[in-house]
Amino acid sequence: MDGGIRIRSRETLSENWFRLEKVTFDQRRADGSQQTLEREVYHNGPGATVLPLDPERGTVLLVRQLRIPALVNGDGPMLVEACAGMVEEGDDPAQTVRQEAEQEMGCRLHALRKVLELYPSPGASAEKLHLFLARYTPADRTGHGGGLAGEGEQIEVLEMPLSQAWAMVESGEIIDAKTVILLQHARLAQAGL
Ligand SMILES: Nc1nc2c(ncn2[C@@H]2O[C@H](COP(=O)(O)OP(=O)(O)O[C@H]3O[C@H](CO)[C@@H](O)[C@H](O)[C@@H]3O)[C@@H](O)[C@H]2O)c(=O)[nH]1
Ligand SMILES: [Mg+2]
Repeated sequence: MDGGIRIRSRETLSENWFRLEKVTFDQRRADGSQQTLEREVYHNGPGATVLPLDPERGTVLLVRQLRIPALVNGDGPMLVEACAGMVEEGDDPAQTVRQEAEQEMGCRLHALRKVLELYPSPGASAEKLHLFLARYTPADRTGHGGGLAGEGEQIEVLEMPLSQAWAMVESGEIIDAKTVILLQHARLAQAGL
């Protein structure tokens, strides 16, 4: 028993792009009774994301891309987000965001700084997300970005003042959690908090 929990079995229900697992476990309740429960876990992670900020001009870089989960929910199909990518096995999240920033935004990063690690959706997803802030200047924008066409990516790069990005959060145009959190962090950092 680990914290009153004992795993009975773990079964893979589906393994196509990501793996969906069913975990059956015993839970000991506060009153000493025991119950057997099942929970499904989607292994769509880990991931890493970065918000590059140019402190001289007060601008940030974001990406706009197709997100089918938002589409099937009746939002989207395009979401404005911080650049992000899956951390491949054996990779370091900092290395992942440097690669993704080149691939998706054509941008080199400086002063990369980890701000948080979090679970965006712990009730259903095992994804752990590593969040970074970074600095860039116009001279660091050496490529077009766009992502990997062979994998279907068509990523548009957006540069705007941090104040405008925050206005898009308030208007509901930016609805991606990691992006809202990073923009809030950037605002706090700008305010010296
Ligand atoms: N064939 C196939 N390809 C997929 C599928 N799901 C994603 N892909 C492709 O896999 C690639 C993933 O690109 P990344 O840049 O590595 O990841 P991401 O989609 O930006 O995801 C990041 O952000 C997500 C949302 O916040 C995070 O959930 C994720 O962990 C990661 O950080 C993209 O080319 C995408 O089209 C799928 O079900 N089938
Ligand atoms: Mg990506």
